[in-house]
Amino acid sequence: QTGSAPNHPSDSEDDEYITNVSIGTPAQVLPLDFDTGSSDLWVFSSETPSSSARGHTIYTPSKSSTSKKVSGASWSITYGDNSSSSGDVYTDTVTIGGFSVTGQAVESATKVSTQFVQDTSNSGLVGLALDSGNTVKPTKQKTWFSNASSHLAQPVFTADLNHQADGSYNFGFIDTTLASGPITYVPISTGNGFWEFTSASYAIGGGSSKKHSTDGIADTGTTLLLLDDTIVDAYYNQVESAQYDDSQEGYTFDCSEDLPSFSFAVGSSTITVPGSLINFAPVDGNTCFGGLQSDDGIGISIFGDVAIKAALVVFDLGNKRLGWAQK
Ligand SMILES: CCCC[C@H](NC(=O)[C@H](Cc1ccccc1)NC(=O)N1CCOCC1)C(=O)N[C@@H](CC1CCCCC1)C(O)(O)C(F)(F)C(=O)NC
Repeated sequence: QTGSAPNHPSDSEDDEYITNVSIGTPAQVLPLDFDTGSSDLWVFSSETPSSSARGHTIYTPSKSSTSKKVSGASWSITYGDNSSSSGDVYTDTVTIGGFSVTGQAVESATKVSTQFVQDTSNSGLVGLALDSGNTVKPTKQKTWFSNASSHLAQPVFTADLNHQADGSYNFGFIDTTLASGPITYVPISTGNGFWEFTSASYAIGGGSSKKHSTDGIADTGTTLLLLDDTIVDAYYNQVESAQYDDSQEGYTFDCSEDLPSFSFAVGSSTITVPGSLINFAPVDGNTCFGGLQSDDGIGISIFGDVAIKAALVVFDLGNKRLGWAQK
């Protein structure tokens, strides 16, 4: 068995990627942000204050004949960008790309932070990191993929994200036609509950590869590529008009400048992010904001959407490994 669901950018900047998910009986369809950086499936619901839920599609468990309340369960999560949400827990049937999981924990939001209220492009998240990161108490719940994996043809899923175009999340199979190059696999370390791997070197434009060990996560829920300052400074040193903009909290440059590509090692291969993907978004006039920024203060590097857009990424739970193929 397999599943295949399209995704699309939420806005003109590719800030996040949205996929429709069916929950309950009859199906209630919600636009959700698939996030390989967290492990909770949570939704705006009939329990979310209506002032907060305005503009969002909601899940109403009482309208679903297959919903069950998980008595005494609650959840609460704070994300890297300081957004947060919390609430109580139901189980229900959740279908993604034609593949149904029964008894899936659907975390209903009774509280959401301002960022979520304002971001009407999603009605919640599908966490696709490891089960250990789930926040439900007193009994941790499994992710949709974890529940699905034993029934899928293969315990894998792939992320295909594209700049200003549709992509896909495929479950249980790898469509190698989505890639232009071979898939290189690297082992993940599971201790932090992320799809965490180590990249041994990087290169800027056509330059020589520099040895630099990066411990990072493959994270569809983070917009940018966030790496160590030394790498980021070296990159923007090659961009004539670049400067660090305190107000924007990142490097900006003249939008008309041709940006060098950025390559990172995956095992014995490399993935190259074209400069066009690093010219992330205009901030004002003809000043643009970079898609490569510092991971300062996070404690880990994040290969977010800017990096994932350059590749087909294979999340292989069965073999505890990540695969990257150039697109
Ligand atoms: C500090 C480094 C991480 C920042 C990262 N957030 C982001 O990358 C948000 C995502 C977003 C897009 C549109 C509207 C609202 C939010 N984007 C963002 O901060 N920017 C600012 C820079 O310009 C680009 C957009 C994050 O918290 N990612 C979460 C998941 C997001 C949480 C907020 C809603 C969208 C999903 C994550 O799960 O991937 C995580 F791994 F970072 C995490 O916190 N795990 C626990």
